[in-house]
Amino acid sequence: MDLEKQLKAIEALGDDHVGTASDTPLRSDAFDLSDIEKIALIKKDVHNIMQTLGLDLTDDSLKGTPTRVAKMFVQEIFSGLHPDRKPKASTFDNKYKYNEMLVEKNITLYSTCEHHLLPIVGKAHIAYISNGTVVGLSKMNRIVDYYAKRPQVQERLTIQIVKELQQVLNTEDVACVIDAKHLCVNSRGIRDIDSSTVTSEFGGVFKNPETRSEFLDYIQLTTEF
Ligand SMILES: Nc1nc2c(ncn2[C@@H]2O[C@H](COP(=O)(O)OP(=O)(O)OP(=O)(O)O)[C@@H](O)[C@H]2O)c(=O)[nH]1
Ligand SMILES: [Zn+2]
Repeated sequence: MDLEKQLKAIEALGDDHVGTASDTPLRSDAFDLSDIEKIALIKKDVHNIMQTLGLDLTDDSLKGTPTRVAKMFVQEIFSGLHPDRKPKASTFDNKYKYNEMLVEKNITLYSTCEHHLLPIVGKAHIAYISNGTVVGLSKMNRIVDYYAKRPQVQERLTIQIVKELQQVLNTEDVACVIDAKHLCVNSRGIRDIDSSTVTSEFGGVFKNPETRSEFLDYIQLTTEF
């Protein structure tokens, strides 16, 4: 990728650029390789890991694994590293004059812990109060999914979601709570299957205790259809 394209890609990240505290630490040459080139390199690396573990890579069941893992990293679970994949969040005028809080709750979240590369599985809950603009509901789920598809820590993921929606909706009044299980805690190490991690970020009026508790009350509602 030439320098101009690279700068544009970094610019497209908005606040989300290389080096800010809340952002995923990316090298400045992060977008130099194409997906195909990345898959070819990762395939060799996975092959080496399996080889080192003593696995027989000529076995029918194992021989495709390096390619499968490489494709899964680049095209699926880490695909949100590329700014080109950031969802376009269509916004509309708030012509309904809906001025209360909107909550999108129980958004399914699959991410990957950046310390162990093990799954993080949970739910994200988002709220905002319109400042004249509304966003398509599904775009909130898509924004969660985009930032989740990176090696992550839950704190950063929570902040990234809020910052993105604040930018899209042109308001500080956005909040996010995430409740998730980290398989690095549940299935290895301390092996505590029952614990989960809750993180939150409250922007604008959500810093106000009443607004915050209204949001927290909504996300505790049980939805059964
Ligand atoms: N703050 C934070 N920590 C996380 C997250 N995901 C995993 N971790 C923790 O990252 C820490 C990494 O600690 P290390 O001591 O380097 O790793 P480790 O030796 O494998 O630690 P154990 O899991 O305790 O066996 C662990 O305590 C993980 O539980 C996250 O989203 N946020
Ligand atoms: Zn971990």
